[in-house]
Amino acid sequence: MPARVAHKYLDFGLVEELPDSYAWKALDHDLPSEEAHKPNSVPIIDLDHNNAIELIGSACKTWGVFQVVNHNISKNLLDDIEYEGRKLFSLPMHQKLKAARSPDGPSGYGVPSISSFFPKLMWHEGFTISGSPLAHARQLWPEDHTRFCQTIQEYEKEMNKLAERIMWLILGSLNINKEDITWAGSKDDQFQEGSSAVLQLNSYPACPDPDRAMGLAAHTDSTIVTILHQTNNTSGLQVYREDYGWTRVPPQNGALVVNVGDLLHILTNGWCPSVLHRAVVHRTQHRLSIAYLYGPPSSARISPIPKLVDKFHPQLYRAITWGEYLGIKAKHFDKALRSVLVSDPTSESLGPNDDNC
Ligand SMILES: O=C(O)CCC(=O)C(=O)O
Ligand SMILES: [Fe+2]
Repeated sequence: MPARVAHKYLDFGLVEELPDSYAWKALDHDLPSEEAHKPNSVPIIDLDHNNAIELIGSACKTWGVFQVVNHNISKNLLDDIEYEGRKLFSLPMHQKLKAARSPDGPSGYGVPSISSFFPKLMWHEGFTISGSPLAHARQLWPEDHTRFCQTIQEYEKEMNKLAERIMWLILGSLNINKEDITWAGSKDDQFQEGSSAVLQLNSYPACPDPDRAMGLAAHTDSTIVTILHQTNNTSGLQVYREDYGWTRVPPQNGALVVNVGDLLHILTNGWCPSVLHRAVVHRTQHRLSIAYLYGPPSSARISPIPKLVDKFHPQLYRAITWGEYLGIKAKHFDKALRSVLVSDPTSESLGPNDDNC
């Protein structure tokens, strides 16, 4: 049966052969071999460990990514969010499209927002939740959306606590505490609104030609940290390290992945690299991942923490809000961080009117 393309949406379940528009060239050259024995792999950190702060600090500086166990997110909640995600993506395409993300809108069903930077399409469908999920949930399930909304709300509440805890563990490893960041101290009236976040449900359907398809192309997250739940122990996430190349992040029962995002990189004046990562797909398994994208209050201006700036470590980045950074990322993508450098000799081509990226 021919694939049905509704607007730019592919009904993946109807496709028997990888369409040319989804075939990425020479992707397999980059894939790490299963047998490759790396001297090290992405650290798994027990949050109850006495040395959790040091272990996290070291993982952030060397990898920009780690997994956490003993994180206090219940298995029930992880199972519930997976159930709701699968329920959503298994709806018929015409139903999912009722909640389609509008071209510049922050929420809804659609293709990855980074798609416009790549010549080929990704084997991926996503659902983004920014603010209340109610309006879209009503469109998807006019009769019964209560459980979906309650699960999202509960998951966001628990993830918010965990993300904040992890952020302070990371900053604690650099001797940074609440007095050092105005927007993070709850005493400051100006930032009463608290941190902001987006929940991203990622679906990677089974793919007839996984070696030539790309689930989600290489990117860094525009967050402070991202907490990723790789559901059902299905692998797919790969991270890049200069000295190792691409490395798998094997799902570990009950563990959650933490990515350092670009804003933490800015905040730590470059100490913690934001991790480049991507997702690959499977021939028979439908993979679902859930990313909690954690950022600062929307009015907070993020800049390198003064304690991390001295004459040997000059301030690398200028102050910027999360919204401003997202705008820059949407325009410059992988050159976004470079374009907020305080002084960058190569940034001429990234002037405000440059639309090349
Ligand atoms: O599905 C994955 O493993 C990665 C998802 C991701 O990178 C994202 O949602 O930003
Ligand atoms: Fe990501």
